[in-house]
Amino acid sequence: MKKKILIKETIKLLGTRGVKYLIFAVVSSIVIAIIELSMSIIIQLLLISFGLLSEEVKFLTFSTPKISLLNISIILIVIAIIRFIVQLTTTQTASFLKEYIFLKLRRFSIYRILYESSEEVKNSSAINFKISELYSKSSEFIAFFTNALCMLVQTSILLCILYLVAWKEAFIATIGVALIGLIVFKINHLVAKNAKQVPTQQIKLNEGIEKISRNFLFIKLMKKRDEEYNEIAEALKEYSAKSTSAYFYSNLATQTGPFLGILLLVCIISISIGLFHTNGATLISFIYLLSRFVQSLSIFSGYYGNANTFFPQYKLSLMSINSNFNLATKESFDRIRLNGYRKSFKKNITNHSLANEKSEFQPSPTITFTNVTFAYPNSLPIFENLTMTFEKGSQIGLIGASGTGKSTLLFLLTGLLQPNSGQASIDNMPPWEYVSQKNIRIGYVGAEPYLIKGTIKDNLCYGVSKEINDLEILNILDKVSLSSIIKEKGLSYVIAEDQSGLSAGQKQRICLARALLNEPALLILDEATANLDEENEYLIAKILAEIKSKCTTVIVSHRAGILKFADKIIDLTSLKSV
Ligand SMILES: Nc1ncnc2c1ncn2[C@@H]1O[C@H](COP(=O)(O)OP(=O)(O)OP(=O)(O)O)[C@@H](O)[C@H]1O
Repeated sequence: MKKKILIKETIKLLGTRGVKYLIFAVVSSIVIAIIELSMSIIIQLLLISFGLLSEEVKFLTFSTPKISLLNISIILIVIAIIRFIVQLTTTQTASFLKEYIFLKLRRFSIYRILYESSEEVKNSSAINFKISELYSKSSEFIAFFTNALCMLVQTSILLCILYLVAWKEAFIATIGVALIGLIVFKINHLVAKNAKQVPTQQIKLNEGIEKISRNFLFIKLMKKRDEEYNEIAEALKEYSAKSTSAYFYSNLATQTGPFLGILLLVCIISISIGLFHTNGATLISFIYLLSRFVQSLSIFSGYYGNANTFFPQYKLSLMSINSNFNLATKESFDRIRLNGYRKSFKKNITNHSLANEKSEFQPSPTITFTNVTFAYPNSLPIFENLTMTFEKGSQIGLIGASGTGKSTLLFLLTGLLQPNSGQASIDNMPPWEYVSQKNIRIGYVGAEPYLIKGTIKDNLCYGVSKEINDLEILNILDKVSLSSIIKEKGLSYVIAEDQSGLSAGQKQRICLARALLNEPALLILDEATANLDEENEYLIAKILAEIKSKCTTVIVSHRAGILKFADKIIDLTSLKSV
């Protein structure tokens, strides 16, 4: 990523509010540098009031006046209060920016899953990787970056002040600091080299964990546990080793600064006394400022090293940001203060523009594919110049051998995938636009029953955007042969989080009942009757036949029963209607 793009994307990530806070922190650090200057003057005032300096002392071009110890104490207290406020502001702003960016990035992640139609965002391992690794470390980067920037500004101003106080000594200090900086920079290069490896290992780890948790039984039965364990353990070891190395070099860089700084201080004092014969009072102020300068420099190099450690994750995060970022992280949603949240999150959700609205009857749509060609990246095309129409109110069956593209066709039909060429449309709209319409009711039942934690009634009403009463619910449950279970358990039976207590077929029928209750204009069934016996499957086929004219139905199935009343069956193996 080029520097210019990096800066542009960083500003986009921070937003107006973030940039304002960053400027706020930088201004605070300028104040801290000025406070250091006043402290060096105070030291001279103290020396005069203790009688340790009898000669008339000049600081910069001003004569240093004699001030009573009481007045000096008052000035010191005032300076301490200002310093306390400004220092707290700087560090808290960095912490705030860290949390603010973490909030924005995580919100963006969730937004992408729910509102974007790309296949990439449906990969749970990739999403977990982003939230737990990329975004958390990116926000750490922001905190270290803010602190480093503040320290850099503070250090630069201190250097300018050093030149004002004693330019010859300051010049030697500059050369020394440049040499120290070069050494620290080299060490930081090693930080970056090691840190770059960390996200790669984390990806391996996430993928490995997802694989074993999904296929636990298979792995156990195949006696592959040792192999899988070793593979993940290796990724873990590499992750820790690279992280530890990055931290080591970062700490080394932090400690190298002050160590070499003290050596530099000794050199400057010797040269100043032996060669420049600088006035004692000026030298004391200079030494105080130089020690503050070296301390700031070492803190800066520490922050810089840590920022370097997290930079690879930050860069990857920036690359994941797209044009929807501002929409997903709207400023109005993010009113958090330096010390906490201002608005409740719940309110934001209900304000969201894509919330469901109650709506009345909608006409069933016509679906068209015009010269659609689609291939997954680096693969042969699955469809080439596919042209077909699913008439409104018709019932279409999609069959075909495994891997012939049934799911892919459904993804194209719902806008989850885009054709490489040609056009898919629903009622002359791009599919994603059609399915995103607030007032269009769509039914979808997949092979895996989607149930929420709640009662059977909650589940039946989930996503249903028309008014329904208990009578309608009982009627539809009767149609899908679920009356007996409702008699036994009741509509308020709570489905557990692990969905235990219901058979696979019962769960699938609840999902079918939910889809039918919504009176959809478009109904998509993807292997939705896989767990039903023939008798129940026939019952569902009959219900689907009844709603034909009101609803365009697309059914993907390996089973003939559910397709009994279909108007057209498309065999993707040969892509010919049968
Ligand atoms: N994300 C992907 N990247 C690359 N190739 C893919 C991807 N998803 C599917 N494929 C390939 O595209 C082809 C069609 O897959 P698809 O899942 O659409 O088939 P299907 O007919 O639904 O299969 P099944 O009946 O087994 O579910 C297959 O050869 C598959 O290997």
